[in-house]
Amino acid sequence: MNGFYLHKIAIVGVGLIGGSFALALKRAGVVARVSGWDADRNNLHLAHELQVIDQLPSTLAQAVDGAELVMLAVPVGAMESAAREVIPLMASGAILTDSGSVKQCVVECLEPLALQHGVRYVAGHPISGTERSGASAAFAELYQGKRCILTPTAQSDVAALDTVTLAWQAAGSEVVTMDVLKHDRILAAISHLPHMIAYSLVNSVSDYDRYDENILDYSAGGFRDFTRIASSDPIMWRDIALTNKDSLIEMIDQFEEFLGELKNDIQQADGERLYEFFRRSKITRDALLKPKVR
Ligand SMILES: NC(=O)C1=CN([C@@H]2O[C@H](COP(=O)(O)OP(=O)(O)OC[C@H]3O[C@@H](n4cnc5c(N)ncnc54)[C@H](O)[C@@H]3O)[C@@H](O)[C@H]2O)C=CC1
Ligand SMILES: O=C(O)C(=O)Cc1ccc(O)cc1
Repeated sequence: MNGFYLHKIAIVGVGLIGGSFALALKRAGVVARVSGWDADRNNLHLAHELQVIDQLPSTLAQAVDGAELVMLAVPVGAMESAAREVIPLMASGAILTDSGSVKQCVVECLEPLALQHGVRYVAGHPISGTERSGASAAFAELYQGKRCILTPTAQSDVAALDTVTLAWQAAGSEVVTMDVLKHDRILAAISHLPHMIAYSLVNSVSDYDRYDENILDYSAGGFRDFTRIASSDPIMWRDIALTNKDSLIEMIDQFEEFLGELKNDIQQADGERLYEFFRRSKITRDALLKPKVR
């Protein structure tokens, strides 16, 4: 692919996202060697057994040594501590990227650290994932046909941005660039709010205690479809909620307004308004599912 080739990359946090990035680049034939590191030693071993990483290093320094590109794919709340350990071990001029679901807090913390050490940092966020975690959840096709958002700043190195772009394109994604604040607001609406609602829905239904039996046994396909993402990793979502607080609170307020409107229309038995509410939503959702002609 355009002569794009990396001799060594290192993945710190070899879970679903970091592991899938490694597998995708290997499958595309654009990387010679993948090393990795994980705070969970069992997961690191598993990543090696599953050939997600080629090398099983005994130290973080060994994992990072000689890597042209290091990907931090740890929960957002662990980005800073991971970066503090990783960056001083990287060669000057090497590229650091990350996959965090929230960008402002990660960029504010990682960019100055990277600049101090002559490391070229480009923040990223693949808009693809599943509710599963760990190395065993990783698969090479995860990023195929999906988008990846990069959030460069005025300080970002243009050549490093180019390299990270090429890596995500090799993984199968369309790369778009965006300002960090815009990113966090959009993701609060389209991803973080739905996760909060799915988690809340499961808790509110499972706490329903009018009958002495587990009503989840009566759930049909709709409940499963709606709540799949509530099986996502609680640490990951705790960190996202804490670090995208303002945008998320704004979206929760807006959601409460809509739910309040719905509740009111039900209370008032206002069939016309209810019909219009559902009709408008159905049109929007159906349009979303229609394949886009580009
Ligand atoms: N799961 C998803 O669908 C998506 C997740 N993301 C973001 O990507 C990042 C990774 O998410 P996943 O791969 O889903 O999580 P994961 O739980 O599958 O993998 C994260 C790995 O990081 C390790 N880890 C935690 N702290 C560490 C540290 N300080 N040093 C080294 N390793 C450490 C964990 O042991 C775990 O194996 C998160 O920031 C998440 O917000 C982004 C897009 C989609
Ligand atoms: O499983 C799903 O449908 C997701 O929504 C996955 C996901 C989770 C977090 C992200 O930052 C991006 C994608």
